[in-house]
Amino acid sequence: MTTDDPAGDLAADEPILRVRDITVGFGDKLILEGLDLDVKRGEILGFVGGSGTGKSVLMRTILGLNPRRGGTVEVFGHDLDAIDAATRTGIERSWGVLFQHGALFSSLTVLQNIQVPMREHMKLSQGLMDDLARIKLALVGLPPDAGAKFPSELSGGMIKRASLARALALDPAIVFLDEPTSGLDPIGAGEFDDLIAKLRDTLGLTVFMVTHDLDSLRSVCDRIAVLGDRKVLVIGPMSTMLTFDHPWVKAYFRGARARGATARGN
Ligand SMILES: Nc1ncnc2c1ncn2[C@@H]1O[C@H](COP(=O)(O)OP(=O)(O)OP(=O)(O)O)[C@@H](O)[C@H]1O
Repeated sequence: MTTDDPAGDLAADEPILRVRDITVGFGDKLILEGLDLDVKRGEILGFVGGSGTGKSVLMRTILGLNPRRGGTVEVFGHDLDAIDAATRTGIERSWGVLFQHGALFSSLTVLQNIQVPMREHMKLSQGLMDDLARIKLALVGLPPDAGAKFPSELSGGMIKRASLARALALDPAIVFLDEPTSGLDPIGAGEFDDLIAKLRDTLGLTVFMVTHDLDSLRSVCDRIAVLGDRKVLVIGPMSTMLTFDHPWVKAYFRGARARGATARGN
């Protein structure tokens, strides 16, 4: 694996992330069972499902933060169970994560937060890290003076952007976003969606996005995967969701809220 482009060894049509037969449980409660999922290079995949179905659990399992009882996770063509520590570190450098509530360190400024992954994975001078962090700040549309602020001094939308800047700190090939627009007003959410689409288009990012936001699913996601009954019920573009015959999928994509989103012009 090259460090410059960890996905470089993959054929263009091979999934950048391949999850097979994943089973995860806590105690006697099974959350995921025999789940398969592919994420294609350069796509924005929206991952939806009812509350508590296991969307965050799957994301954390892919990242190796939850134990699994079975199945395999391949990232950039590498089975995570069959790689040495150096390859694992290379892969971890190539994914960025935005956790559900931002998860910035409250005692660090925004610039210092963005530099946390740089300190962990690279040996750079403080001056260079400052320059790089300022570039990430601009990339996510935050003003330069936001860099010296602490998380408690930021609005919800700014926290999301700062968290995204930190997720982008190491120029990842894929980012995992857990409900990035939750808590934002519709305008802020729309602007964040536009930012994600712009980053995908300009940086060639692959995006795995857990979301409940129908507007996001309609406006930026190339494909949508629906989690239900402990596995992926259906995966495809919005047109597939609109014709899929399953009670939850029908209620979600063709119910009253969906019709409201359509009426708003999305
Ligand atoms: N570490 C854990 N130990 C025990 N149970 C857990 C753990 N992590 C998650 N769970 C349980 O797994 C289930 C799925 O949780 P998860 O957070 O993945 O749901 P979700 O689909 O992301 O929900 P939401 O949309 O509400 O955020 C829940 O019942 C949760 O309580």
